[in-house]
Amino acid sequence: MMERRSKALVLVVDDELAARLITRATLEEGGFDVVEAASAAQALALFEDCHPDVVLLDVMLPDGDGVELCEQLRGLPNGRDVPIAMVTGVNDKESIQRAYQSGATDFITKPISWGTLAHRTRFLLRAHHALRDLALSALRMRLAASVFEASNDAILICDRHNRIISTNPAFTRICGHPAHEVLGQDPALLFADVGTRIQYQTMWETLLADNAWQGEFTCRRRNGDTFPAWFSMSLCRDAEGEPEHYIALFTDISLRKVQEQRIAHLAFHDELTGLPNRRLVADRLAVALAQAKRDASQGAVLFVDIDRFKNINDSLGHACGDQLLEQVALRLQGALRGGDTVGRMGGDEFVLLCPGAGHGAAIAARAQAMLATLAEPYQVMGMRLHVSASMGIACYPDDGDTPEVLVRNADAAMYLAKEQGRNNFQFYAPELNASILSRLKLEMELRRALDAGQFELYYQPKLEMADGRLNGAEVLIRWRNDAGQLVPPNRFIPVAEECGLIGAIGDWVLAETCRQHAAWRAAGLLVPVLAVNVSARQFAQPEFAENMGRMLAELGTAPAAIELELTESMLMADVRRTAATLERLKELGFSIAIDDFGTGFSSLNYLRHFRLDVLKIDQSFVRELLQDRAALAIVQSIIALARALNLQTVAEGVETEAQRALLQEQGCGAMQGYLVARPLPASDFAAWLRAYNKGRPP
Ligand SMILES: Nc1nc2c(ncn2[C@@H]2O[C@@H]3COP(=O)(O)O[C@H]4[C@@H](O)[C@H](n5cnc6c(=O)[nH]c(N)nc65)O[C@@H]4COP(=O)(O)O[C@H]3[C@H]2O)c(=O)[nH]1
Repeated sequence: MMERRSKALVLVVDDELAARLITRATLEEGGFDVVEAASAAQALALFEDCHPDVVLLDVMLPDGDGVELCEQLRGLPNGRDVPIAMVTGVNDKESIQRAYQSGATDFITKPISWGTLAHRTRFLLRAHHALRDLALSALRMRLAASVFEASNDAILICDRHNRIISTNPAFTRICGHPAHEVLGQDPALLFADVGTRIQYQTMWETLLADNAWQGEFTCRRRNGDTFPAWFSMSLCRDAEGEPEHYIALFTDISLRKVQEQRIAHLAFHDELTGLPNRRLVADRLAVALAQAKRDASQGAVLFVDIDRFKNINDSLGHACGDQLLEQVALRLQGALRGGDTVGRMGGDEFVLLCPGAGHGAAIAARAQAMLATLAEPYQVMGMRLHVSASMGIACYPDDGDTPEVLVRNADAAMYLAKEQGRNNFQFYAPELNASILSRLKLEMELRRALDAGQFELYYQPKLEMADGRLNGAEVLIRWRNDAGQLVPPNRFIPVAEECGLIGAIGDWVLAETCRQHAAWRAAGLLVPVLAVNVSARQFAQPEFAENMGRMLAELGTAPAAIELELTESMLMADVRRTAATLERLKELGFSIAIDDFGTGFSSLNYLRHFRLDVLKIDQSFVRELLQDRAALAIVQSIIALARALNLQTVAEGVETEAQRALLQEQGCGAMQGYLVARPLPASDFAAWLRAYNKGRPP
């Protein structure tokens, strides 16, 4: 970068010393700095060194022609823009002609008028600067014009009297008006409705106060259509500060508005059916509750759930399920009365909100009619589907005074309707207390869990006390519920037993255990005997032993690979049958353990007649072992009993080294518990096994 000079620098090129001296003196006197060159070569070198602001160049040079030098200077990177004046003889027309052709800016004739030389040079410089500024502003104008022309936003310029003086192509594209139609007009012709008048006035006030305004107007196109537009207005003032031009930039925001509306709609509506969603239902319910409070009226919330919807989804596909839901939504909408709302809560659940629904009998009649409508056959993807629904009803204000409580209670009543055999409605009753409801709900979820593959198996190793050999592993079920939480078996096995699901769950556990066993074996792992828990209801099946044998044969697993854990109470229910079943199981090759031994009421006498292999000492005794002498005494007698009956003993829930040492001292055969390992998911158990088999129990 060149430093800014305080004086302009003139390069004087002349071979005559006297001429150079006078020129220098004259120019310095006139306020210039001067550098001199006596030849073309010197001039070129100096030019590149000093970057002069003006060059005065004599046509005749000893080592060449001044015109050629001019051409050479113009070819240099910083030589294109420097004013060059050729000094020629007064009649040397040919030189003047050549000088202009070579790019000279001006010429000065000899004899030089010394009195005006400095002025002439200054003028040359000023003219040159003016030309440069002009070129620059022309460039800016061209850029501005192309922005104006190419802009996607409409641009409208008005004069100080607010008459349109210019529009761009985007204006015509957006509004449909050719420029000539609107020139001289008031831009108010664009604004569509009367409602915008106040806004129009506010816009003017702001524009005049702040010189700028932004906002939305509804505009009208030439064909009469209206559209929302976003405006950015600015006001340009003249030197006196008076308004000179108004500039409006605007763009059609119809699309953006549609998208905004769609987003707003989606926030409160279900995308599939277009019905209000959970949030909007809660909102409407809050309004209805407030209204009911004011006029002491009663209303109802009906919770509707399609029966066995999951089967339809799974067997016929989601597209089919979606179409069914759309039709259900239509039927529910058809059943509405003025002021009612129907919303979709998600999945196959709908809620009807009926303010002022009246007394119980009236609601019941409506519910019945609705169920009948929903049970009419559906035509979905060329199929005729028969579907029913279950409905729970909560009335307000009696059954709740907040949207959450009412919906929850209607939902609970719906579970009762499912429990009552589906395709019916039930009213919420306070007797449906929390524990019954949560049990009903658990049962429903449990039914779904099996189909949804939400069960997982964990494996907990058992070790021999004496030498730490691997004695086996217990298979323990876990349920990963909809919320992704692991539910322990004590929470759901009793419910599964009561509702009869335990059979299917037990079959799944056995099949999954066998599948995993085979997979581990195929992967080269040494798998110990896997102990599977059997529930009372499974064991009570008439053909339990035969069924187990058949299932294992089908699954391709040898019964010797499986131990069955039964509880004392199961065995004692029907002693004769138990003896026969155990006999058959042993014949088939299973080994048998009694789980939680010591907690039931075994008749020790009968125990003798049962074919058993293992007594598992319940973890409650192990826990108390070190503190409670009675617990120690029970453990001692279980071990003695086992020894007398020739059974192995496995202590459950061994957590500490002290417990282990005492149990070993008492002669307990094996142990299971956190001291060895916690129950592990299949992959972790495989890793544990690998490490164990390498002789490094982790
Ligand atoms: N505090 C403590 N606990 C320990 C320790 N070591 C193991 N446990 C836990 O003790 C329970 C032992 O299983 P269980 O007596 O057969 O008792 C089992 C069994 O009766 C039943 N169960 C588990 N899986 C199945 C299954 O597949 N079918 C059936 N029918 N019942 C199952 O659920 C019961 C509970 O199982 P889990 O919750 O897995 O609880 C397991 C296990 O996680 C320890 O050192 N300290």
